[in-house]
Amino acid sequence: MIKLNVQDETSRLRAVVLGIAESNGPTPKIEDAYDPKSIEHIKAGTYPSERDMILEMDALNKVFEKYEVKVYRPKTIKDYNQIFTRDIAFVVDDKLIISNILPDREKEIDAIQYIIDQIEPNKIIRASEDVHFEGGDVMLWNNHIFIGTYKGDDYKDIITARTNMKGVNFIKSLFPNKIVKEFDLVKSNTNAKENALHLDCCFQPVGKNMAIIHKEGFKNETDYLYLVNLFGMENLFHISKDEMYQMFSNVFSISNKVVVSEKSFTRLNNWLRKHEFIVEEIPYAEISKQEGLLRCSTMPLIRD
Ligand SMILES: NC(=[NH2+])NCCC[C@H](N)C(=O)O
Repeated sequence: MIKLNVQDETSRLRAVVLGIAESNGPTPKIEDAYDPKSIEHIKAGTYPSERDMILEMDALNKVFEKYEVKVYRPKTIKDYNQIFTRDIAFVVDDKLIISNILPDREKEIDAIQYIIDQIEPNKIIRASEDVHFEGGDVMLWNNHIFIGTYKGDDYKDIITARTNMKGVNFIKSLFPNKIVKEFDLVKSNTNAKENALHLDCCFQPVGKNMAIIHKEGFKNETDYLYLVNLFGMENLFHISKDEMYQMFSNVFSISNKVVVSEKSFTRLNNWLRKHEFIVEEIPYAEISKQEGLLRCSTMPLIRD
């Protein structure tokens, strides 16, 4: 049996599900892609190869080995994208909440059934079909649950909007003792630089009291100011539109001292080191072409 425990984003990691790039399938058709950055690379002929993405995920796996983190991998589904495990389910405290994700990605959940089977059934939570959320939009911080959402009336036409207000309220109802704060995110189906696909694409805490943030990813300045107020301006690392596009906010914490980051994120990695983090730099730029990075490809099961 796996004894789940995740209270935040940065406590020492002990067990994690890491996505896989094996049998990712051929380059998708434009009409089958579900984020603008993938579409951009399909058009340009630069969509990442399976081989390159496998190498990148192996590099992340090696870091987990170094820190003696127990790693679970999804079972392989033929020709199916299974890189971004983060979105398909997530752990809050000792519960596994299974997401209602974009229908294009639904099969990904079958591939982790063998892991779900090792969890006490009364700790597993599912929501009804009209309740939408993906793990990339959900983040834990002290007594808070932060949730990225999209409140526009055109929600159903926005393929990059994955968490609705029903999703926010559902999570709120599960954790009456936590402060659930939702953020209306900026979305674009067509321009990746104007698209905060998930909350972790424009914001993420690191360490005990710091965070990476892209101000313009928040539709309302008051939401951005809420975070400024909570963390303190001096503890925030602000990233530009271009850095959001490169996925700077999507690094991944192994502890409140150790952060895995992309090797080309020089400005961020220097800032982290200046604040006494150990930065484990790995190549992940090919995977970033699908508008996801390190946080997106991991699903923590146990942290201290
Ligand atoms: N947690 C995340 N930010 N996940 C990124 C997922 C990217 C994937 N291309 C999608 O559109 O679903």
